[in-house]
Amino acid sequence: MSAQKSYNLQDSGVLRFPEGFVWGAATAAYQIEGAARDDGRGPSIWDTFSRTPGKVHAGHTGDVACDHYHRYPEDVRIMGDLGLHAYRFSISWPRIQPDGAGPANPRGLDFYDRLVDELQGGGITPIVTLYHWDLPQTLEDRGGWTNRETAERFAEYAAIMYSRLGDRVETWTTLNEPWCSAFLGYASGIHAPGRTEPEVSFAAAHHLLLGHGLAVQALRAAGASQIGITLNLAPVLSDDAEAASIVDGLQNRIFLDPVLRGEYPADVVERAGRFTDWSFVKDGDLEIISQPIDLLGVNYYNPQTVTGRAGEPANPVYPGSEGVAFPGADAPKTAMGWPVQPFGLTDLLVRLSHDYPGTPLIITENGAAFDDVVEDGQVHDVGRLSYLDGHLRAAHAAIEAGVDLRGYLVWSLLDNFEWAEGYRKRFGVVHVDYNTQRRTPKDSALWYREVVRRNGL
Ligand SMILES: OC[C@H]1NNC[C@@H](O)[C@@H]1O
Repeated sequence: MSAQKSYNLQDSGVLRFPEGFVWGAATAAYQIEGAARDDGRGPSIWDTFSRTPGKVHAGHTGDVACDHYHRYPEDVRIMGDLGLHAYRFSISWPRIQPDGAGPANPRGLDFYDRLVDELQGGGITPIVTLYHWDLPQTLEDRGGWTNRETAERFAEYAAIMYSRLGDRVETWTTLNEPWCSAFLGYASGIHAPGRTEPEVSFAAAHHLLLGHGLAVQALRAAGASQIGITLNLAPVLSDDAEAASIVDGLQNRIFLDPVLRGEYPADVVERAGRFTDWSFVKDGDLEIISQPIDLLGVNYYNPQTVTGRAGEPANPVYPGSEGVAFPGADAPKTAMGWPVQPFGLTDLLVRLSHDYPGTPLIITENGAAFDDVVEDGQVHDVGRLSYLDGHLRAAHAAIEAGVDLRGYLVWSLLDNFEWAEGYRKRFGVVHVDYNTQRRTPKDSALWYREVVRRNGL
């Protein structure tokens, strides 16, 4: 990955996005739905993990969250008030198949039926994520993503969902951020299922990708036309090309290459060799994984800044990254401690269009956590508004550079359960008072409404 570039970001005047550019917002089931035991929903690994002492801030769980399961009509109305074109949401697999297999739970299906109909009634295009981390616990009890059979169960679940919603949902993404599922869930253990076994995390990554490929086959066979995957990608900034390449491989190329080129990068295979012999890769797997897709979802928050340092132990979230240090970036930070570096988005999008040409891109997540305060019924979230403005300018610079970028979905519509951080980190453009479930559009939402209306800044 190149060192820091400076793009000629226009710093004033109105920037128009292409005609038909899709403006929306994104959420995920476990983070907003609540109703964890309602209508036959089974336990997921996040129900288990959030109840494990010390894993989630203050023991927060997704039991209630934003109560979106019951309040979705109000939330769809808010989307309409903001003029959103599209809404990206995930389906809770354990709501559909409480044990991760077998016949679908009709009341679980009914909820997503109602939600899709509500969206359609509001003129809002649904964009479905089939898996956003809430694996049915029963499947984890059998090894979870380290078990190849989970990939097959995932494809069966995908087919169930298409058969119910395929007449109204055109855009399907299989996985959200398989890097997090594999390396936060099975290597570092900071996410569910909380396993600290780097030696099995590469198998988990492979089976997630196999599940993606099998699901693409199932969706395509059923008639789906717009299928993709969402990856959390980060440009790597470094004064050391070797260190940059190591992290770029472990974060980006380990997923981009199998999905878009049908092969694992040789340097990643070699570096992971200290953990695994890769025997979990069976003949034909990579052909399945690299099934053609119609769009690539890109989740971008910030670059990774690294440097080479002899003797540095591997970062737990990057097994195989021995000799690489993560000094942090000299830049303003969000409430997550993540650097605000919009140029990284331009850099990433331009790189993707050069290195992986031919697949349209959509920003499926971009946003920031800041500590918000409600004052007289308003939230003056200047930091978030500035973050979004900078990143939209960066996205526009990428389009100007020739990138085929189809849309932007802000993370997130609502404040919600931010995984190990619980509810203390707020990413929403709409504030949620968790005591009253009152929604309050923040200044950033009102600004975003104007961006959508003008199709530009
Ligand atoms: O950390 C912010 C977001 N990142 N991508 C996945 C989402 O579930 C997170 O809330």
